[in-house]
Amino acid sequence: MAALRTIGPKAAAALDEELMSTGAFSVDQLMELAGLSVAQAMYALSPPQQSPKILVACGPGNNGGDGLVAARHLHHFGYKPTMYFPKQTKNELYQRLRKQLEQLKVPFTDDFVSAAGKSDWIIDAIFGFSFSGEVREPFPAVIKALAESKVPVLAVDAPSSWNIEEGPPKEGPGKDYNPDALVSMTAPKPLIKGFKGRHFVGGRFVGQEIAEKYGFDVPPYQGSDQIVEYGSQGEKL
Ligand SMILES: NC(=O)C1=CN([C@@H]2O[C@H](COP(=O)(O)OP(=O)(O)OC[C@H]3O[C@@H](n4cnc5c(N)ncnc54)[C@H](OP(=O)(O)O)[C@@H]3O)[C@@H](O)[C@H]2O)[C@@H](O)CC1
Ligand SMILES: [K+]
Repeated sequence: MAALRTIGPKAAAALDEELMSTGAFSVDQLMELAGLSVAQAMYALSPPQQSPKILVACGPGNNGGDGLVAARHLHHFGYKPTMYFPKQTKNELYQRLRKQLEQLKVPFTDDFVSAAGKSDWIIDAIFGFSFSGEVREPFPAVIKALAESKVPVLAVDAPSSWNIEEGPPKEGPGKDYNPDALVSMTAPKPLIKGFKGRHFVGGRFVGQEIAEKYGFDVPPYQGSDQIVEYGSQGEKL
């Protein structure tokens, strides 16, 4: 079977818009399913008995929102997540997601580097398909720490700081950043051509008709699974 088709950043943003307009989804619904699939990918990589301490790094956009949702599910799965969420907006959805975590006594930290050293896994939910340009403050130091991390990293939708079309940057803090695992939302982005780790696809909310319209494939999800594992390039395992 041929490798999964990819979806570029413009088409991914258009799909998002369509799902939330004519598709009649709310952003909360999509983010809930996206975050649940991130938590399932984490579980497939390493269950809480093996790696209880997960540091979840969240950016200011919907990629960060997926991380906030994933952390709540991880808590319920038996993990002990810690949050790094340095750039918070007044957006009401993010405030609710944060409050839900606080009610579960999930801690928030300002010190990414020291929290990373105490973790078993890190989830990179900093930037997704809307990332562009050079990494701005306060994230360069975080991306550099991810690049140098000895703790394994699961990236959500994109390794943060990678060019969505081209893949790993040739310079800057993410130059040597190669996460151990990636969970692509809905469909892989073209950047997977530079990716070598374990690769999952999640975000189980698109039907065949929409997938055809945007030129990607609906993965063969099994039963109630929210993820399917592929080879690093989207090839069938
Ligand atoms: N249909 C799907 O598949 C669904 C996908 N979903 C998820 O949404 C993700 C896309 O989310 P998105 O569009 O909100 O943007 P995202 O990638 O989080 O980043 C944007 C933020 O980053 C920032 N920023 C950008 N460049 C920067 C730089 N150089 N340096 C520093 N900062 C920079 C910029 O912030 P600003 O600096 O403008 O304040 C902006 O706010 C997608 O990847 C998937 O994970 C699900 O939740 C729902 C269904
Ligand atoms: K990411």
